[in-house]
Amino acid sequence: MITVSPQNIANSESKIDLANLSPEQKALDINNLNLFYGEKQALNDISMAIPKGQVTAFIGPSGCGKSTLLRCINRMNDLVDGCRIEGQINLHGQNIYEKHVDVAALRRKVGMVFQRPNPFPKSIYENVVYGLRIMGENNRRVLDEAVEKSLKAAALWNEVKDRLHESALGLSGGQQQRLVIARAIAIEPEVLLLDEPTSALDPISTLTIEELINDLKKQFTVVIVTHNMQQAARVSDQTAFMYMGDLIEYSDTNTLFTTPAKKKTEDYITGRYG
Ligand SMILES: Nc1ncnc2c1ncn2[C@@H]1O[C@H](COP(=O)(O)OP(=O)(O)OP(=O)(O)O)[C@@H](O)[C@H]1O
Repeated sequence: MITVSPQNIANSESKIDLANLSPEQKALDINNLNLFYGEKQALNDISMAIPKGQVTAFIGPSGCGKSTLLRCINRMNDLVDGCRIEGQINLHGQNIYEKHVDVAALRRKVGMVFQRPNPFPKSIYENVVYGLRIMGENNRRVLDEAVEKSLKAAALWNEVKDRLHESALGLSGGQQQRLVIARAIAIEPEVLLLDEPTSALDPISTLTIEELINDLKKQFTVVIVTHNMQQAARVSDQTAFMYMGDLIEYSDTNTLFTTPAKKKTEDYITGRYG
């Protein structure tokens, strides 16, 4: 069985009822979501509510649909040819798949960080303010403040404050991933999607990012895809286990890893497959 961190055991004492969240508690409400890549169905009738200000992890074997589901939350799958989506995802009560939704505005509310750090070939400073500049912000004082605040929130400020105008490409992989997180949070999204954010990092950088995730949920709703069950147990408040496009089980992290309700979940977390 997976060891669940004391932090999450503490969280489980004030367990929230995932099946009966109030509208105020919900950041995202996914209803009967089906996704097809051409003829192939990759998500089967997924329904789940994701609570505000918490960390929710998606786990499951390779190809089960974790990243696909994550990418639905900021409509990244719209960019995939032949991809068709049915159902609804409500972000704070509004269906993001309605026709009139401005997808660029949606992606400002729902930021995303990918597996491999992808800083732009610009200075550390310009990476952080990139989104703000696109939104038309050019006031130096506002940008300076945003850089300091975002880099502090991403636990990178102390390491880079004396070289803000040097290239971001000179940072280590772990620093680059924190920079990308700073870039994502500089525009103050409501939700932060992390798609295997530590899979390209060494163990020390991984730990730093995991600690950071714990801090980020004070300001944002965090949804993370991870291959690493120990990581899900360490960082998340609730965990969704997926298998072949189905959501098999979704509960608070402590329950899922210690007393799973479904045999498939138990087989997966005890390493019988995956
Ligand atoms: N762009 C795409 N076009 C066609 N099929 C796709 C596409 N992206 C994913 N798929 C398929 O959809 C299914 C789910 O893939 P997805 O990447 O969401 O799984 P995953 O659980 O995130 O896997 P992994 O852990 O290996 O990243 C897989 O069968 C995959 O081959």
